[in-house]
Amino acid sequence: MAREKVTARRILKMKGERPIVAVTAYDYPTAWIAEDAGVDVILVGDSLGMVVLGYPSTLQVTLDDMVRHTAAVARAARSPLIVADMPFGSYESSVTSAVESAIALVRAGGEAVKLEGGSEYADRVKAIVDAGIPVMGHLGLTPQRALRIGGYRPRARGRGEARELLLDAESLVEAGVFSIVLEFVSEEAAEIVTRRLPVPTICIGSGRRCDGQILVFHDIVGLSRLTPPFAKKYVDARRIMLEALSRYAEDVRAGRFPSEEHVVHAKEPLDDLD
Ligand SMILES: Nc1nc(=O)c2c([nH]1)NC[C@@H]1CN(c3ccc(C(=O)N[C@@H](CCC(=O)O)C(=O)O)cc3)CN21
Ligand SMILES: CC(C)C(=O)C(=O)O
Ligand SMILES: [Mg+2]
Repeated sequence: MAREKVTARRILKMKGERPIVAVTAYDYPTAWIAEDAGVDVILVGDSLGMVVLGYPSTLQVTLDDMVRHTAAVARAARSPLIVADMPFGSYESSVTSAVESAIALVRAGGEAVKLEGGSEYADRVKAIVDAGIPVMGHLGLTPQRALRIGGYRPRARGRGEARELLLDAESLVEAGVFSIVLEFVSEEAAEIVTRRLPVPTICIGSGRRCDGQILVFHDIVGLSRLTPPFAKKYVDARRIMLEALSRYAEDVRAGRFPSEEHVVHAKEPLDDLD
């Protein structure tokens, strides 16, 4: 289906217009499916480290990993906005490192970048935006900070963290983000941030009062090993794939595969070579 190209400006304008649909994708086939499903945004998330590379957290993911996966997604997806996560270590040390990393992701095919953190990284956000690259913010549960904030627990359930969330969100807007991901924060805090901000909130595990939703592709289809409590599994693709692979193995062992339809025959007699 031919759809109109989604830009960062278009996402910004969707606030209050219609809900934004976002999903992660890490490779060519999953981006192709996301495109055909008509999603607005594909995030090449650093969750790929855990979901498709088997790492224990997102901290092991490198900029090279993100460049490679962003390029694969960009080759498949035409209409959705392609956002690339800035991995751990690619923006913390300096504003310059942040701009250089964002440029590498755009060269790979990203059309916007996302980075985790609030007012402490507002200078990075502003510099990347000044370089001409749209930036998506990411607040609440920030997995790259899991070591410091104590694991993958929900955030902003109390007044203190809710106020901090709002201040961080406002500082990101000031720095120029076109949208903000709110991960695993209370529905009440997410609603307040959503009402107070001029840019859309895209939520994961943060309730119903946001301008959009995002989930990890493999959680939706039942292909991830560690699934957060807030994800919804729409199909058990692991079961379907396991069944298919088991049948394949049985067929090979029983001599049922390949059969005549999967075979190519010689075009002249070869018996004399025998
Ligand atoms: N497959 C997948 N989906 C995701 O949404 C996702 C990832 N991986 N990896 C990166 C982060 C990590 N996320 C997660 C992962 C686990 C919980 C979770 O199980 N929370 C439990 C217990 C947490 C704990 O004790 O550490 C909870 O009830 O809060 C939450 C968010 C969300 N992100
Ligand atoms: C969960 C989303 C927002 C993310 O950052 C990722 O997939 O890496
Ligand atoms: Mg991420």
